Amino acid sequence: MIERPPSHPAVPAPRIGVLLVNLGTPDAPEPGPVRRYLREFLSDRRVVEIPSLLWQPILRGIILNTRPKKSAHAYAQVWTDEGSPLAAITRRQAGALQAALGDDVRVSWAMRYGAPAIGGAIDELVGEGCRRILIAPLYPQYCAATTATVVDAVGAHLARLRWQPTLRFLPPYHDDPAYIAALAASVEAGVAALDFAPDTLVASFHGMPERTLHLGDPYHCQCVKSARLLSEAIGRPVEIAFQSRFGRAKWLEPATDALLERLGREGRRVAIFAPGFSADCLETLEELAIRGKEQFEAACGRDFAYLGCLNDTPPGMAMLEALVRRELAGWH
Ligand SMILES: C=CC1=C(C)c2cc3[nH]c(cc4nc(cc5[nH]c(cc1n2)c(C)c5CCC(=O)O)C(CCC(=O)O)=C4C)c(C)c3C=C
Ligand SMILES: [Fe+2]
Ligand SMILES: [Fe+2]
Repeated sequence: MIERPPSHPAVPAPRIGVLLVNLGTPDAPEPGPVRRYLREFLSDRRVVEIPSLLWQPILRGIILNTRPKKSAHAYAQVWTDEGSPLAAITRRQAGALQAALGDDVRVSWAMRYGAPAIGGAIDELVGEGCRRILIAPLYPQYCAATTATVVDAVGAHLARLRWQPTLRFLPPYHDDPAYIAALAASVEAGVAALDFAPDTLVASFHGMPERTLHLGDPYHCQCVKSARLLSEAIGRPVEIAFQSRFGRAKWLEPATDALLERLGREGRRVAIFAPGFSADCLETLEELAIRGKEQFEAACGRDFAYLGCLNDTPPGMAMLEALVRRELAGWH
């Protein structure tokens, strides 16, 4: 008799697993956990493309001694009873997708940095009998700093397995009709619920060093295309901007904060949203909804609204289900 290794399922019912992956977030809105999270995230050489010999002394000597306290304060302003918004929403998305897909599929979720880790989530799915796993990085626009790092982490984990599951990856969906339709429905409903009529819609994407565009990263072009398709779908102009600048290098422009100041000065009525984020997080709830509003109002702007991400809303879940089902169809 051949003994079954403990990591192999006792009941060989081959199932399909789906693993939703988002960026990652600290375990608590306190300097210690934020420091641990930032150390892992900012040590990824796809995120900060500066040679380690130069970057690690700056990271460990300066950034990890100053930023955690400031960032922890920002996290504390958006933290919920269920924890970090990014983790709480990703968990809810996984739950809703599980309910939509039924028992033949096992849906789980993980964070690229911090917890729950990708490796542990893959092991759990395999342990539940999933020999085929769809990895879904929840980034509509491809970027080496986000999408590619998920593939790196999955590959690094599989390098340690004897019996690897078979994988698929959800492609970037920046121009997918299901994504554009979900965004259009969400923005239109958000605008309709406001107590003022915005004359300017701003799509704010996470920024990247401009250099990455010249090096061939498709991120910038995919952001521009998403915004254009959304604008066509809702039949009105959408201004594009890039937020969350980090460090001294030149980042993609226009910068969201500078744009909001100008729109405030011009007395525009603004609704801003973040189509590149599949879940609300620090960068949307604190940077846009709180600080963006302050910047706009400091420039004498009056009417400002932040419209939430797709999250686990009905249009957001309809989109995720459609994208995932299309990939799974290749396995049936
Ligand atoms: C060089 C630094 C950074 C790059 C490049 C970068 C790219 C990038 N990030 C996201 C999505 C998210 N980033 C988030 C937080 C965050 N991002 C950076 C830096 C870079 N991001 C930092 C230092 C932080 C932490 C918070 C802070 O200290 O300001 C988050 C939110 C996480 C959360 O816990 O809520 C997301 C999501 C994308 C999509 C992207 C490139 C396209
Ligand atoms: Fe970021
Ligand atoms: Fe930020």
